[in-house]
Amino acid sequence: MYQLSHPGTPLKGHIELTGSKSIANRALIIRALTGTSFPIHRLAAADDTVRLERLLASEEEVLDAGPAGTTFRFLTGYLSRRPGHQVLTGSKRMKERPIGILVDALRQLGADIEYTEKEGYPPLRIGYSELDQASELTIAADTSSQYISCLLMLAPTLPNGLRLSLEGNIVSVPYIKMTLSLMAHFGVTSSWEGQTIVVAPQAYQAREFTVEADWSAASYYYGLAALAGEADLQIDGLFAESVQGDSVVASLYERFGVTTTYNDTGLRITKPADAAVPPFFEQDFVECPDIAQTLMATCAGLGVQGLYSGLQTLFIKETDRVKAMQTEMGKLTIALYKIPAHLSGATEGQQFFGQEGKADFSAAGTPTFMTYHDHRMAMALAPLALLHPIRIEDPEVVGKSYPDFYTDFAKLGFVVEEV
Ligand SMILES: O=C(O)C1=C[C@@H](OP(=O)(O)O)[C@@H](O)[C@H](O)C1
Ligand SMILES: C=C(OP(=O)(O)O)C(=O)O
Repeated sequence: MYQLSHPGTPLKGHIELTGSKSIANRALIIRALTGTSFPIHRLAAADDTVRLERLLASEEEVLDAGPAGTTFRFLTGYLSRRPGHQVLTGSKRMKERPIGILVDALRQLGADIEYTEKEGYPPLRIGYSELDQASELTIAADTSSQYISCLLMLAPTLPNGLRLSLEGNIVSVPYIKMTLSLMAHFGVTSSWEGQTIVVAPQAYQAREFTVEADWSAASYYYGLAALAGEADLQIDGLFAESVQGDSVVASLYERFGVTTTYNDTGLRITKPADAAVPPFFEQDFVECPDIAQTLMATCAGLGVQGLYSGLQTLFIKETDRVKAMQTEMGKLTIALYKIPAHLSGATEGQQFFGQEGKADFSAAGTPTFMTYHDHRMAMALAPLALLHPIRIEDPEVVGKSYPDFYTDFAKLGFVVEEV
């Protein structure tokens, strides 16, 4: 367990931010599909990326994707076209994260995939197939965009390309755009009209590639700035024209008086001492699910009332993130609750959550936060250490996306102790 505290000095510092695992994992899959080896610069240090790189090169009979969602989902498609049979498995939680929508779609293309334990869930036994049984598919788009990204990356290599119709409310749209944008970097064109994406058969071009720094990871520095009396942070590696939907975090934090200025090496996050705290924060997270916990923790620290929607994918991520935040923020007397549809006016498929309270550290002593095998539980709650010492159980969980997280926090004056 780690204890995090801060001496209360002004929040200033300089961080060289870690790379995006989402971008890195797409670049690795596309490189594997080209069958060549071009350089990928600043490949993310994230465990999920290291794991994907290792598994892509492995001929072992059983491949273990651990807790890595993109790694598992992207490999499900990739292995369907790789000669031989392999079993793709994952962590205990991965075996609870649904995969049926993707498996059904791949089977319609002709894939040889069997469930080795529970129908609809990992592990999978995957054999080689031409994937030439269909060139048009309809897929439910309301559960995870990763299924769609997996199919799109394969699409140009299929004998007849792919016409993919997305059904229902599309979640995590920026991640689908990220996939198409990386495919375009490697010379593959596509069109997206209404709910249909079309990719003709074509060859990926091997091209050098550099991975952007991770905007989801940047959210924790925005969270810090919002909680600080005054902040001035330089975060290197980020730029405004990003393929990452989580870059929206810069504009979300403007509502908390946090300003972003882009410069030659990245950006500067500042907050003046007299910034006003908003009374209320309303946000739909359907396009940026990974930063929802960060904003919840910020609102908790500042005592800002929250009204959230678009949290429907959080229930099937590394943990049930809404439940986990309810429990952990509850230790500071924060209430996070579902608002009944007749009170919120939610339409079909919509669900609103309310948040109330200001983090109260008087009852809990030094609160200990559980992380539930979810890197984002540790990282989203960590900024609260600016207000009061906190403890984080199973702190190494951050390795999934940001192994240097605590080293970087220490650069900003945080004291990180093993207790
Ligand atoms: O494609 C990606 O890189 C990701 C898509 C999102 O998942 P869902 O589409 O399942 O919401 C996101 O939460 C995840 O961290 C990374
Ligand atoms: C949900 C996440 O990852 P994945 O789905 O790839 O496991 C995440 O990093 O927040």
